[in-house]
Amino acid sequence: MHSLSLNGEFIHYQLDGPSHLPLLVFSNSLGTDLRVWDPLLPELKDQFRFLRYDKRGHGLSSCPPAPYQLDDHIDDLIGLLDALELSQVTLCGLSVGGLIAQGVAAKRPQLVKNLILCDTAHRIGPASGWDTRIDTIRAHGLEYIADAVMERWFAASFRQEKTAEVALWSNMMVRTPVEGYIGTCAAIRDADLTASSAALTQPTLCVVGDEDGATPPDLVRSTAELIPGARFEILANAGHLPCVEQPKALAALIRDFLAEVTEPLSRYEQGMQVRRSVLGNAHVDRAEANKTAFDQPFQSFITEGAWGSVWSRPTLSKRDRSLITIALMAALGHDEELAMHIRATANTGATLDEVRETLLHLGVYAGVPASNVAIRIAKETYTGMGIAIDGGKN
Ligand SMILES: O=C(O)CC1=CCC(=O)O1
Repeated sequence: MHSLSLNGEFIHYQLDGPSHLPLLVFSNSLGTDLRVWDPLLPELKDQFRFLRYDKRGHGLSSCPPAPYQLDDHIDDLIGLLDALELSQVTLCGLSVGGLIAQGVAAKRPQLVKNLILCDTAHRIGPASGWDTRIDTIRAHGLEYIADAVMERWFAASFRQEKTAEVALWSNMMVRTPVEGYIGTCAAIRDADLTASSAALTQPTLCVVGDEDGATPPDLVRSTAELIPGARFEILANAGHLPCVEQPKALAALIRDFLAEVTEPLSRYEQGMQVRRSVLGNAHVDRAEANKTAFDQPFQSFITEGAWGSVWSRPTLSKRDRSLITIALMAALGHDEELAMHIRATANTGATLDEVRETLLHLGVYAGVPASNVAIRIAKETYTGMGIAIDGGKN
């Protein structure tokens, strides 16, 4: 678990995925913590790494007394990005997280390369509604409003079919500290980003669920019309949390949008990305540091040819290519490369049992001596990696 002391509060955050991949930063909605992105992340994990955090008054972050200003939340996220030395990120905000995202993009434009605004607006009113909600929670607690909130969060069919899951999300909401929840209600009530969001320069995608009862499609459309050049999309069969209800469809929109606004990678850049994802940063950094004019053309050739062309192709997964490569290195007696590709299984997902079967298979087609040497090298390599070789099935 990681936290940073920012603006006098501890902010809990989580960074997932290999560092060579482009970064998506997420900011959560009212009454949710960073787990709200759990259903979405597996859909995007091959293309991105992720920074998630709990805003003040939510999740594991500290909870100062209410009320908060939107600027408190904005400054927390700016502090987090600065402390982690991150800039030019793609920032994805959900509901009040989308207000925070717009605020960060306006206040520190260099930090934000692209904006993804889910079920949010430049102003989420009316103020009287937030005052009523604050008074109701002060009088009766969060449980009292839970059913009404679930109706805004989730489409009718989801509520009917996924009763157990809805109960868990409701638990997350009602377990939010009351001070954190109403502190953030006050921040939403007082926020009006009309002027600053009209001046945003980042490519922006605005997404909304067709059954969103908190920030309905027309409201989100008005924000998309305000932000210069913003793209607007409606997701079918989703309420206020499409990352929970429609993670595949939302991931597809995010991928399409980022592909549209991102310069395509050169063959070399693509190769470097895949090479790092398979062999690991430490290995590639070492190879780069040892590179001289003598082997520079060869390094470019393998980066572009092997990694940027063949390993980058679809159809076979990295795990498939990993096992094929291990079989070939073993059959051809390339011991050093065999050990390197066994170490790479930590990144490709090929398991010890699968490598063992591959080397057994090798004995039939390449001969027992090749298999025998390869099994010895595999045992030495796994031991060097700190992996217990006796843990596999018999
Ligand atoms: O709780 C709701 O009604 C939904 C919501 C409004 C702002 C936010 O972040 O969530």
